[in-house]
Amino acid sequence: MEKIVILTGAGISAESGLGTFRDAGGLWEQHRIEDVASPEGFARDPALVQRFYNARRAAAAEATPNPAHIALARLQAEYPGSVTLITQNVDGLHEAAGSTGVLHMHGALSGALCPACGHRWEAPAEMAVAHPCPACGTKRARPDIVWFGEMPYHMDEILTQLEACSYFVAIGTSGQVYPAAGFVRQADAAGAHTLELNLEASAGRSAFAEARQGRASDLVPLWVA
Ligand SMILES: CC(C)NC(=O)[C@H](Cc1c[nH]c2ccccc12)NC(=O)[C@H](CCCC/N=C(/NCCC(=O)O)S[C@H]1O[C@H](COP(=O)(O)OP(=O)(O)OC[C@H]2O[C@@H](n3cnc4c(N)ncnc43)[C@H](O)[C@@H]2O)[C@@H](O)[C@H]1O)NC(=O)OCc1ccccc1
Repeated sequence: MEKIVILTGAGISAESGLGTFRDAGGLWEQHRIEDVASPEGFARDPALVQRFYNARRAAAAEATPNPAHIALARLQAEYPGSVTLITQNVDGLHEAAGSTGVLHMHGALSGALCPACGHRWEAPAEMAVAHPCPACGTKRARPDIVWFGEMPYHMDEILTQLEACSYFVAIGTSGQVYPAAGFVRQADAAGAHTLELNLEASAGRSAFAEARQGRASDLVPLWVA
């Protein structure tokens, strides 16, 4: 039985109305993404960073999954235990489409984290600048998102699945951010067939055995079928 590992990026949610990083030219309100998605940025200007994630949380709440998300949920249901779904995205569209056990390696907009005591809880729609932690009362709570310079989540599980996979597919990702951009080489080293499904050739295109260009909502249902 194939052991399939799937990595998704912002491109799979583009047709659900959630802009990609590249669409914005890597900017938000004229701020470099690295400046609003980093611990340094949060220390420097927590109001700006909370506004950034409150806006994205509001947009994600309005968005609905598209045929690409739905096709992956169907694949998981058809082959229980054979599909590992890793996402760089912080929206909840994979789960909204019915996917389970999604590895959010960069966290999720639905989570809040206290940097003082490590407590995690469901994020409210709007987080305040000095947001109090319900466990320790410290007023420095942040979105439970992995920022630049921080260690991604679920790396042990991800590396285990990459070493055991026979088929690796990257969907809607530009292959510019590590360690996610290196997964294709780890899968290839494990002997897996590697496939890129993307609107344009990604920065890692040369590492893939196969690539199909187009919109995720067309390519993914065709690939799953
Ligand atoms: C900029 C880059 C050079 N910097 C990094 O990679 C850094 C530093 C670094 C580490 N190792 C390196 C090695 C070399 C160089 C640099 C580094 N990495 C880190 O800091 C990482 C942490 C990075 C995570 C940061 N947080 C994010 N997200 C959460 C926040 C938030 O969301 O706000 S990253 C964020 O940006 C990335 C954006 O990329 P994509 O999702 O691919 O989106 P993009 O817009 O770029 O592209 C969209 C693609 O879709 C396509 N598309 C568009 N529409 C469609 C469509 N309709 N259909 C199909 N495709 C479509 C487009 O053509 C395009 O190709 C995603 O990962 C996303 O999650 N942490 C770390 O390294 O910790 C230590 C460590 C690690 C491992 C082990 C030990 C220690």
